[in-house]
Amino acid sequence: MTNSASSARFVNIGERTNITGSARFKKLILADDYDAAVEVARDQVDNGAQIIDVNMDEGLLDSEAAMTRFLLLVAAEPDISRVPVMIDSSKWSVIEAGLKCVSGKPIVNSISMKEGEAAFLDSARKCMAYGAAVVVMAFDESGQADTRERKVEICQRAYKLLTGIGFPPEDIIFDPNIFAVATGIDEHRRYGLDFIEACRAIKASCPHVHISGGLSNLSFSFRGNEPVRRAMHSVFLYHAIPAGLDMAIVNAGQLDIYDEIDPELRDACEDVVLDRAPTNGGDATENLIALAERFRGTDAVAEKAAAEWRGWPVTERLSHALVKGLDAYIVDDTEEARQAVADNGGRPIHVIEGPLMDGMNIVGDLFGSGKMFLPQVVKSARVMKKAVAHLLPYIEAEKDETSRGKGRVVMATVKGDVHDIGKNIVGVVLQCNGFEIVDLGVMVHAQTILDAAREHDADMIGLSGLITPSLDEMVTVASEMERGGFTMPLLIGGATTSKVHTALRVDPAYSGPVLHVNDASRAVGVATALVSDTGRDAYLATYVAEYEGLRVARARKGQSALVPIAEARANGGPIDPRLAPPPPRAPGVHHFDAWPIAELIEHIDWTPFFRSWELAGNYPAILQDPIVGASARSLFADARAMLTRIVEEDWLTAKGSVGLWACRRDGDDVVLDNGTRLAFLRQQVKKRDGVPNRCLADFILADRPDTIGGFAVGIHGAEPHLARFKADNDDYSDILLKALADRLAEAFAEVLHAHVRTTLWGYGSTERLSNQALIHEDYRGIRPAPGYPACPDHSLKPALIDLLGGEDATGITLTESFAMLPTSAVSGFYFGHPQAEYFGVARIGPDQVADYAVRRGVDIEQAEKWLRPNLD
Ligand SMILES: C[S@@+](CC[C@H](N)C(=O)[O-])C[C@H]1O[C@@H](n2cnc3c(N)ncnc32)[C@H](O)[C@@H]1O
Repeated sequence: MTNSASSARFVNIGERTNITGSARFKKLILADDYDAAVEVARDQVDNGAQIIDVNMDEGLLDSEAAMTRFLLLVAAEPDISRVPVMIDSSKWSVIEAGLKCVSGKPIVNSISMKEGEAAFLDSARKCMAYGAAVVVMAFDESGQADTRERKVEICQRAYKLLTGIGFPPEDIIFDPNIFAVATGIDEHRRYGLDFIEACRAIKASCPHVHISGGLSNLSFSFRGNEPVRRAMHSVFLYHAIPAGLDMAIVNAGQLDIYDEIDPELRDACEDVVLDRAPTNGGDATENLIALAERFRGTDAVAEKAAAEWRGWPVTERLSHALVKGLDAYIVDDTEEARQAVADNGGRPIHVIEGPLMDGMNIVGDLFGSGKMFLPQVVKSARVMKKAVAHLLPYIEAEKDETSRGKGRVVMATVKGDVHDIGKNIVGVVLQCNGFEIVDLGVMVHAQTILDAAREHDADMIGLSGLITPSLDEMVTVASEMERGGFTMPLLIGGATTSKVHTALRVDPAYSGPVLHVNDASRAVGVATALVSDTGRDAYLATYVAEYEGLRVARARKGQSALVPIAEARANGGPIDPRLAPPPPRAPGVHHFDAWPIAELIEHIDWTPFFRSWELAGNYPAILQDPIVGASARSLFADARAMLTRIVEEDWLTAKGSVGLWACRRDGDDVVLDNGTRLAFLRQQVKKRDGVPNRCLADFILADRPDTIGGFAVGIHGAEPHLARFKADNDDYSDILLKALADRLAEAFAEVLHAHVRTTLWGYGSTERLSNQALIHEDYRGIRPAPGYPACPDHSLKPALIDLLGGEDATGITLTESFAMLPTSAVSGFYFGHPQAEYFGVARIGPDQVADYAVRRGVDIEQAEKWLRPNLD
């Protein structure tokens, strides 16, 4: 098991004869099959158990009688009774029944000070009368000991009490509680280390005692993953035994030799058990969770199953590879299928139309019925693409017509927008379901989209966009389709799009069908209905009715009342000037050319990552979710593996700029000492009494100098890797890298904001926040981003980038719609006043638009274009 010298004296306590821990033993006892139950005890001793723990605590059982009967049977078997018995029960009557049947030296498991000193000493005296050794749990009147200090303190107190009544110290076995580590909960991180350190301190201060523990608790978070559990147990023992652990309840047959554990897994287990920072960065728990998936299948059974499918007929192998997303053999198998088809007079296209499509249909059905999730579907699509790529030269050599599949969809992210994760996911899912996708990429002009739709004789167009200016651009595409006499359906999707916007703005611009489809899981159903000869009309009729209903409801509902801008300003919420932040320690602009990516990884907020793959749930709980957990774990493992490569192979660079400037408030503007005027918008919806009409400028002082900050961060360098993935038909890695780069940009914004608060500005120099608190933004100050509800106008970005030194200095360029490049970028303003908070500007009136146009020095049409989402 372990290679340390002291392990020679280590005692394994067999755990399989415990009715509360072993389903098999319980079944045998409840079925009155004591002969088989005795064999369980024999197996354990044969497997190396040096003590056997026997527990009969079961509500349906006469536990005293069961304990007596079992121990008497065991006592009659010399090769079992040569090892001591640990009588395990929470009831003294059961323990006493057991004590009466044991011939050698018994061990009682357990007594504690849970019910006070008197009860504890009473049990101890009874044990002493039987000559029994006792396991003493580190448990007192206020509960189980979890920290090192509590473990040591309780054991020392128990030691004093026991030796005080003459209890032989060598018969005391302390159990200082092994608890689960790697649970994702911060308070559990030190559980392994605290146990080990407590062993050392207890041994030093309580002469002659022994120490024991229940090992399986340690790895509870990895239940179902035996290879990882075994490795964690071995690693734990490797460190705990030299510290003083003498024995542990453990399945002796299930421990690995420390030196034979895969070094990567061993290091990851060690980081978790010893609460160490991993050498490659990241978080110990997350590393192990990520790695765990790779080792999950390394059991003999899994290996056998993995090898078995290679012996199946080729069509079944193709189907299996598609459903499981396995691409290792896909080219070989596709070639074998091609040759088999050719031998039977068939053509290469038949491999696609036959076994490959059959496999993808299974994937489609599993996805449609909620048994498979997006990340797996995208992996399956990767396998399909590789198979098709292998066949394509043969198909072209035959000058065969490539199938247009179920239908042909032209897809694009609209002009001015650079975001395409959602579009790519939808494209992949549609492809999996037999659609042919013509993907025009990002920043595509309306005319290019229309031309491509004509050229490819498309069945429908799909538009995507993330930022609010894209909403207008979609209306432009719809109007152009109308002008061009198009009739094909137009699909609308993307984070800021909505059914209401589609019904109110896009649909009226185009007389053909317009449908809002916001998630990939719905896209297949919609596209399939649209190409169906029989179902299409009825399907579209429901949309027409629904959108008409939305328009009528909106017209009837009216809009919330607005107050004149002057009145809104008079109702601005005053801030307490005494709480204004001090001037910055390091005013001016600061550039960070390469913030360490490894540090950013530690601060990733993972929940939005899973959401981008349409996996619902919060991290880390999502990893254990009964429905999406397996999918989330596998995705997470792939993400962690890619992050390791990103760091080790230096794929990405995190570049960021910060500025801190002296300023004053002038009405709803913030005027910087260098003359730059930042115009903010004010809420105009009528508020209840006592509720202010907010504007970001309110958080800056008007009558004395104050400070405003700005920042822009970007993750650079993804392009060559994305190009490589595309060339390799690997959409999965393409989407994964984009999603990770987005996460790193958000993490960078968070880390840089902390650096500003604690150091550059310094108003939060004493701040000490956990990662979780950072992610919850539990700190003083805010960083509103242009395009977000408190400052919805994206057109503030050029001024912000200029203030930070321009495009060259920041590395960030803007499109005509003010989307940032690189795509994974975040920018915003810093406000340091403790009363500063996020809010939404919502709808504003024409009086504010006119006023804003003057403040920005543009005409009203321009201002209306910028502020469009806040005008309806
Ligand atoms: C989009 S989330 C990003 C953080 C999240 N932890 C992540 O990794 O995705 C939060 C950020 O959005 C911006 N934000 C949120 N609500 C806002 C509002 N009402 N007005 C302006 N900006 C807002 C702020 O920049 C805030 O820091």
